[in-house]
Amino acid sequence: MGSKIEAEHYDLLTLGSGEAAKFIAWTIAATHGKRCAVIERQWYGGSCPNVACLPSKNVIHSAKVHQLSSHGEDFGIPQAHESGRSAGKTNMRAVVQRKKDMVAGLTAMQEGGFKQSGVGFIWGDGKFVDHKTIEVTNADGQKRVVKGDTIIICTGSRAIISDVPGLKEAKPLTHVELLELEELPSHLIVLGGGYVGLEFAQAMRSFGSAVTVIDKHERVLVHEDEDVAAQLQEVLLKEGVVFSTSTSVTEVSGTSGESVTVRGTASGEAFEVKGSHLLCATGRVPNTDNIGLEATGIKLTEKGHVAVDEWCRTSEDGVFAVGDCSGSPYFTHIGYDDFRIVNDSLSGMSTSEPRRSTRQVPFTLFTDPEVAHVGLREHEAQTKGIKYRLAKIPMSAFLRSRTLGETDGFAKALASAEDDTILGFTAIGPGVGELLPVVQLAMKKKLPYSEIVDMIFTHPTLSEGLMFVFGAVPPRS
Ligand SMILES: Cc1cc2nc3c(=O)[nH]c(=O)nc-3n(C[C@H](O)[C@H](O)[C@H](O)COP(=O)(O)OP(=O)(O)OC[C@H]3O[C@@H](n4cnc5c(N)ncnc54)[C@H](O)[C@@H]3O)c2cc1C
Ligand SMILES: NC(=O)c1ccc[n+]([C@@H]2O[C@H](COP(=O)([O-])OP(=O)(O)OC[C@H]3O[C@@H](n4cnc5c(N)ncnc54)[C@H](O)[C@@H]3O)[C@@H](O)[C@H]2O)c1
Repeated sequence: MGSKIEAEHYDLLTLGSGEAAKFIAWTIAATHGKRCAVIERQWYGGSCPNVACLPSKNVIHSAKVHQLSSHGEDFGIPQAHESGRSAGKTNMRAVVQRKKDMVAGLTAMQEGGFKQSGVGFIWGDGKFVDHKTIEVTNADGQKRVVKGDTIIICTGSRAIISDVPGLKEAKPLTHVELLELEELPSHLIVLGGGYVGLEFAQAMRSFGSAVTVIDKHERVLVHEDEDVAAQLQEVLLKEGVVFSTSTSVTEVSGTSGESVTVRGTASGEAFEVKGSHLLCATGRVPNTDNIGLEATGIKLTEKGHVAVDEWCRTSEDGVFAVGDCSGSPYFTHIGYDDFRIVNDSLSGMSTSEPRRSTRQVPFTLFTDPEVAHVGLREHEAQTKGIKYRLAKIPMSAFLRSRTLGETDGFAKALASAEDDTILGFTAIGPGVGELLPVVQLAMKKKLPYSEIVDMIFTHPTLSEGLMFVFGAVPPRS
């Protein structure tokens, strides 16, 4: 080992304090009385409460409130300004402050979790220098070396900023900087029509920015069924978001925050758009390149994730990897499930049963309307040759959507052609993320879809509509 500093010993160490890591450390300290610590360079409790899920949803809610208030005349409320979207009128400072207040509360909550559990918090940048040995450099450049009998790697991922000429020099925003922006972009160009791109595109449009979304694929949300992506794109188009799909960006000039121009080709034709700000939302890379893995026997996959098995175990005994850096689907709730897997393993409950590859991966895209999904998508069933029965009903059949005046969207369910189990479910509509657990439970327990049809739902809740969509599944032939 290169370092001459004597290593401090822990029973369990985590590199990164994200979702899975903090729950593993808290639980192992509390239930097994072990000496545990997390190493973290930036944020108490990882990115979700600080710069990702929760702050973005806080800002998205502010955008919804802003949008509803700009339509106050629909509710008989006199408007101080012209109706419709009020470019330049949103007080972004207040929006950011509201978000900061929430984050401060969450930080206090995380700090409390560490204090209560007795888990040590080691601030600094961690790097493996030997097997199960990590050197931590703090902000003042001071180093300490720590060793763990068990190590959990949970270093997360970061936004990709590709090598397109001029892109890095343009100092584009990522979600991290966008969430701190106290000025309203006059024209935000969003590179990437995926989760991050669409959630922020709609929010910023609601605040009053002109927004252009650029995607290299022929449509946004390329992994979703075509009807789902088309429905959401239609809503956003109506709200004034401009799309340029099938677009290959070849050059960026200028500086985000001042003036920025993106050039390339769109469906083979020359393309150019000029805006005030540029957001990069073209996917994420795992933070595994600068953590000294070469000093260990820990292997990476081709995509740069830490290679793990069904129980989050790496190629080195006693070292686990969890969350985004391990290639688990990039969602906080999946990070939480990685915690459960490792906790079971550390509690001696590991079996030969697969865990990571067999779990449900539900998700909600927090646009307005939301997109919620679990299980098999229709196009996946078709590609895999899986026979299914389809039920699809408009969101307007969910009577709750009528009371909200938000009837855009639909719900569709895939039932097996062989038996009455549910293969998949997707909905696009107001708050449809809340519909998932009922369907998930039925799927997990392999219940026939008729169990949902036969339930008594309160009226008029959105979940009442589940009765109608599953009631529309055609009978088996
Ligand atoms: C804008 C945005 C919105 C999102 N919204 C949602 C959502 O609504 N729902 C959802 O489920 N998912 C959402 N996600 C995805 C979700 O945020 C991630 O999947 C999740 O946070 C990943 O957790 P993690 O523990 O793997 O990594 P992280 O939470 O990123 O934790 C990794 C931690 O490791 C630290 N670290 C890294 N390297 C080192 C090192 N060398 N030394 C010390 N510390 C280190 C980092 O500082 C970080 O705190 C969103 C993502 C983004 C970008
Ligand atoms: N609500 C949620 O749960 C939520 C919200 C935000 C993020 N996330 C997670 O974070 C992950 C990352 O989100 P993301 O939006 O950064 O990635 P993404 O993979 O969801 O979308 C990236 C988009 O960028 C496009 N793209 C890629 N390279 C491009 C290029 N050079 N030019 C133009 N377009 C390009 C892709 O076609 C794709 O549509 C998601 O996959 C998701 O797991 C979840």
